[in-house]
Amino acid sequence: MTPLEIKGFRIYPAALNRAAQDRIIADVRDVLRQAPLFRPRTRRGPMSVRMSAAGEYGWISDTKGYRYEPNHPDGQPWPAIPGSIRALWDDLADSPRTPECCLINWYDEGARMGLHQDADEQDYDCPVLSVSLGAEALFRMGGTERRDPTVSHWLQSGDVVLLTGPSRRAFHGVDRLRPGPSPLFPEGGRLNLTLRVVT
Ligand SMILES: O=C(O)CCC(=O)C(=O)O
Ligand SMILES: [Fe+2]
Repeated sequence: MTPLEIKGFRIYPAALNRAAQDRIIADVRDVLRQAPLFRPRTRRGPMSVRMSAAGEYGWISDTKGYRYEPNHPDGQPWPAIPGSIRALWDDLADSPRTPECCLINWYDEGARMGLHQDADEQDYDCPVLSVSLGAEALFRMGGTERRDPTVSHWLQSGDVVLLTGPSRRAFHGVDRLRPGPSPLFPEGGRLNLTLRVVT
């Protein structure tokens, strides 16, 4: 599979066919039965994206700040990363390490994610692998400085993005979703999964 490369971000269009997407969504629903979505709060207020996680660590944000934690806010350990998702890392990430976190981001139609760097992990040599499912999302990609120019690209359901090399520390965000139903989510909305090595 040859990726599209935009500002060092490696985009694998349609990496997942419909059957693979359905399988992953069924596995995510199982994870969410054990570790329900919650709405992280930051010092600037609640996020529009709801989150959960699988793996040894999940990403938590509250009024004390943000960090990785071994437990869901309800106190239970996170469920294991499903094999269907882990397989994508083995196929595409080209990393000797195994992912320790699968962050689950749920975007309702009006949700967005501001421009940020993924910077809470300890080993930036390990890539971040991101999977898009459901509604299309306008993904903004910049450089390693917040003021660097950005380029935007509509991510489709089944696309995989790899943040690797210089793009691993680059600013990125989701400006908006394409509203309306998608084949995966008739009610609208988007699921994004990111695999990361944390320690
Ligand atoms: O939803 C996306 O495509 C990006 C998610 C993201 O940047 C993150 O979880 O850090
Ligand atoms: Fe990110």
